Amino acid sequence: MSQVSAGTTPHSTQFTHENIAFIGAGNMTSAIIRGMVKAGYPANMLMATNPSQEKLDVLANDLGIMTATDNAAALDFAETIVLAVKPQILADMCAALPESKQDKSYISIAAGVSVARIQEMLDAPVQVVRTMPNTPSAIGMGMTGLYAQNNTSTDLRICAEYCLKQVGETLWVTHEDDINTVIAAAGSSPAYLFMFAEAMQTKTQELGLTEQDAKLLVAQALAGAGKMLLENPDTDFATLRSNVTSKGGTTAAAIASFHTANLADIIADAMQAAVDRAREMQANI
Ligand SMILES: NC(=O)C1=CN([C@@H]2O[C@H](COP(=O)(O)OP(=O)(O)OC[C@H]3O[C@@H](n4cnc5c(N)ncnc54)[C@H](O)[C@@H]3O)[C@@H](O)[C@H]2O)C=CC1
Ligand SMILES: O=C(O)[C@@H]1CCC=N1
Repeated sequence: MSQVSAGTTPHSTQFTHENIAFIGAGNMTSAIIRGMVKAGYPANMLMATNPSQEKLDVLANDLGIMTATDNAAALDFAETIVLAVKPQILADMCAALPESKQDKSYISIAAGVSVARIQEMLDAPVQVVRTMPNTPSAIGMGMTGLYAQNNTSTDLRICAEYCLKQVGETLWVTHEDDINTVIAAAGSSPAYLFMFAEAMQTKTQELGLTEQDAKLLVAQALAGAGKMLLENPDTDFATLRSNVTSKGGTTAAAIASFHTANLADIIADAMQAAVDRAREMQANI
């Protein structure tokens, strides 16, 4: 067991590496595990389980983590289990786990599944930290919201926060419903920006540039803008925008077009749709 610093967590400055098993080896598990191993987490202390061998082979070959096609192996391997299957199959997956599931601690990344519902699925008042990460975790640029009930152990909080901090920033929220806001603002939002990028790429190509050049222009501009947002924490986003916008110039023309199309309302509606869907899932899963 190696002792490592957990950085500026609100709960502790120390975390002892422990075995952690991820059930479900899809996009998010891959993103988080890749980030963790890249950040130095011992690969042999991480396990992923999945029904299909293919995804496991990729993770094992690339990273050297432990893998299994049987979820029971996850419970044999670790005291802390990350629930990383699709919300709709979580109940069946939990029901099929052996009895030792009731003695484990859980970190859930599932959207729209409450702590109380997870406890119900596992048929025991298990400890759960509910989290909402995002795919940029794969490159260490993740953003994860975390929520735990008051009676959740400090150890589990530290563990969850430590893992997610290895792959980006973390933010604890006070109320469970705030996790749904995290979904709208950070869990789902990379997709909004990719959609913005797709539309910009398409128009750039229509204007005559090659696909490769269009992708470079758009990706570098978005990455640069994102970095400026992060590196100027005391500057309003609106000020950064206005710094690009010369009076009577080209950006002003583009921004006016966005205003005419009510872009802010379109974005607000989309984020509300994400929150509404999360709440709906929470009521039905
Ligand atoms: N994709 C995203 O950006 C984010 C997803 N999430 C949440 O993460 C969870 C996983 O999402 P993704 O990784 O995108 O999905 P995914 O579909 O890529 O991964 C799920 C994996 O679970 C496996 N699986 C299916 N049945 C299983 C079983 N019985 N036992 C073990 N594994 C099983 C599937 O084969 C698949 O590899 C979901 O609950 C989602 O709400 C959370 C934040 C962001
Ligand atoms: O689309 C979803 O439901 C998940 C949660 C956040 C990102 N992907």
